[in-house]
Amino acid sequence: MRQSKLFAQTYREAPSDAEALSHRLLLRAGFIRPLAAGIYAYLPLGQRVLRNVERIVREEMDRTGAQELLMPAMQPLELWEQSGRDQAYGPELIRLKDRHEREFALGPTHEEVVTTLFRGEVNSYRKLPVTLYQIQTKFRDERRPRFGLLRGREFVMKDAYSFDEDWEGLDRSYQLMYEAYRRIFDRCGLNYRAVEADAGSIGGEGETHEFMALADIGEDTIVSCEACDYAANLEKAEAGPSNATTIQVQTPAYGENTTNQQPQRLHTPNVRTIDELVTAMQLSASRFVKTMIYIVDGQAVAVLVRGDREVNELKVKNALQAEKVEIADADTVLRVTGAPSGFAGPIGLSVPLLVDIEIANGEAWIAGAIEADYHVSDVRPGRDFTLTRVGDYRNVAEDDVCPRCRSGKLQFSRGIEVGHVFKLGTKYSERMNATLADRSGNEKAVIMGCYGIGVSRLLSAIAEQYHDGDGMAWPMALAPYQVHIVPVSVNDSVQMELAERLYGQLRDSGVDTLLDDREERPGVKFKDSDLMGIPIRIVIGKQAAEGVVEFKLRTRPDKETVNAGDVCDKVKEAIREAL
Ligand SMILES: O=C(C[C@@H]1CCCCN1)Cn1cnc2cc(Cl)c(F)cc2c1=O
Ligand SMILES: [Mg+2]
Repeated sequence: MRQSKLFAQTYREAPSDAEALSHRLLLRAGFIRPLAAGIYAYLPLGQRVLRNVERIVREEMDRTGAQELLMPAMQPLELWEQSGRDQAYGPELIRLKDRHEREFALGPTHEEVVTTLFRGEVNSYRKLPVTLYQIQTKFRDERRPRFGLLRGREFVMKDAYSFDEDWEGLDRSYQLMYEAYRRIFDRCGLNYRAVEADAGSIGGEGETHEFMALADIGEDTIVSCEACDYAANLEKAEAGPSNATTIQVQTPAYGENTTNQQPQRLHTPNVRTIDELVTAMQLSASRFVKTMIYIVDGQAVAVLVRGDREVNELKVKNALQAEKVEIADADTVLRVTGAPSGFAGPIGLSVPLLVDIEIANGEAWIAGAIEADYHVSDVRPGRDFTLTRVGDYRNVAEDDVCPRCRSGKLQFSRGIEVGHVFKLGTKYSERMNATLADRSGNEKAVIMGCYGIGVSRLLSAIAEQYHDGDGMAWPMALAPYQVHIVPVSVNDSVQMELAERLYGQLRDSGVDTLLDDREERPGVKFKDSDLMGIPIRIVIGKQAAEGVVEFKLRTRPDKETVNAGDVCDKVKEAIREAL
C-alpha cells in the first residue's frame, strides 16, 4: 500500500477526553475514528488489525470442530420475552420497532437466537455435540462508554455456543474452548490470566472462567497466588483460612481478661468511620466490626466484616440468590437501624445478619451501639448476637493466605476481560424448548455452554500492552503491515527506485508492506512510523547509491545496515521468528 493514498492521517495530539493510552494511540495513528459515544469506525489500519485478530480466532475455533455461522443482529423481542430476559436488562438492551410496529432488540448476545436455531435444526442426539460460533457486531447501550474500544456500545464479539447431550459432554466442550482460547491469546502475544469468575447475569451452573489481559487500565481486579496457579476475579476470590483464628485477639483497651466480660458502652462522640475509631481508641482496624446495611431485593440486611475488610457484594448476592444488592444510604440506615450510619452494630439489630467467618471466629469485638455517639466493646458473637448466617462475605486482601494452597500469599493486579467462557446447562434450552429424545427415548433439554471473546476490545488490550513512548508496537501476527519502507527523500530518484524495487519484491513474496511515498520531512515520517507500530522498518537513505539500506525492528533500538539484495530474506526470517 502507498502511504500517500492511505485513508488515515496521524495526529500529534489526542482529544483530551481520550483517557486510556490505547484509545489515544489508536486515534492519533489513524486506526479508529469516533462517530458517537462508544461507536467507532475502523479506518483501514484498524480494520487490518481487526481482520488479523479474526483470522486467528477463526483458525483456532475451526480447529476445535466448531462451525462458523452468522446470526442476525435484529432479534424479535418475543425471543427475549420467551427467555424472560427482556426485563432483566432494561435500558442496556437496545430496542426498535420496524415499520409494522413489531418490536426488535439489537443483539447484545445470542443465546435466545442460537437456541431457537438449534431447536429447529437438530432433532436427534446423534447430531451432538455441536458448537456454533460467529464473529459479529454486538449492541449494548452502556450507560458510560469509555476508554475507546475497551467499553463501546457497538463492538465486535466472537460468540460460540456448544450443545451436548449430557454434562460430561459439556465438560469436554468447555475444555476444548478453554484450550482454544489459550491458543488464540498466545498467538496474539497477549499477556493474560485465565481466572475463576462469576457467571453474573447469564446464570448457568458450575465453573466459568474469564480471560484477563493484564493492564493497569483494566476495570477488573485479578487475585493470583504467588505460590500456586490459583487465580480468580476479586468478585469471586474465596477468603482463605480465616485469619481470625491466627490473629491473637490483642489485649483489649481495658487490660483485664475479658472473655466473660459483658459488653461495655463506650461514649464515642462523632466517631463514625473505622479510621476515626482507630484514632479515637488507638486500636487496629482489625479489632472492630464493620456493620454494613444493604438493601437486597428490597429487604434490609446487615453484613458484618472486620474493620479492615471490604464487603464483597457479589458474595452477598449469591449467598441470598438475590437479583439486586445495593448499599443503603444514610436515611435508610437511620430508618432501618434507628441510629445514624457509623454507629450501626449487631447487638439488638432487627434485620437479618450476614456474619463473615472472621467475625464469627473472633471475640471481644468493638462494634457500633446502634445509638448516636456510642460504641460497645467486648462483643461476643453467639452470646451477644445470633450467628444465623456465617459465611465468606468479604473481599480477600493482598497478602491474604491463598485459599487453594494455603501457603502462598495473594497478589492483586488489574485486568481487561477479553474472554469469558460459561457452562450454561439447560437454562436456555429449557426456556426455548430445545429438547431432544435421548438414547432411551426421553425428551431432554440439551446441555449448553457459551463462550465469548471481545474481538474489538482485544485491539485496545494489545495496544495497552504493546506500546512505548513513541507509539504502538504491534505483534507481527496482528500488525496492519509487516514492513514499513521509508525512503528519506522521495525526490531522490536513486532512493525511490530502490524503494519501489524492494516494495515490489516484498509484496511479490507475500509480505504485507506499506511504502511511505509521501513528500514529508524525514522526522515526520519516522514519527508516524513509530506511532503506527509496524514491526519492521526499512529506511532508504544516502547509502541507497551503494545498494545499502537500514533495517530496524520497532521493538529494538538498534539499526542494522543491510544489502538491498538481502532485504527479502532478512524480512522473511524476522517474520518467521516473530510468529
Ligand atoms: O453475554 C453474556 C454471556 C455470554 C458471553 C459470551 C458470549 C455469549 N453470551 C452476558 N451478557 C452481558 N451483557 C448483556 C447485555 C445485555 Cl443488554 C443483554 F441483553 C444481555 C447481556 C448478557 O447476556
Ligand atoms: Mg464477562
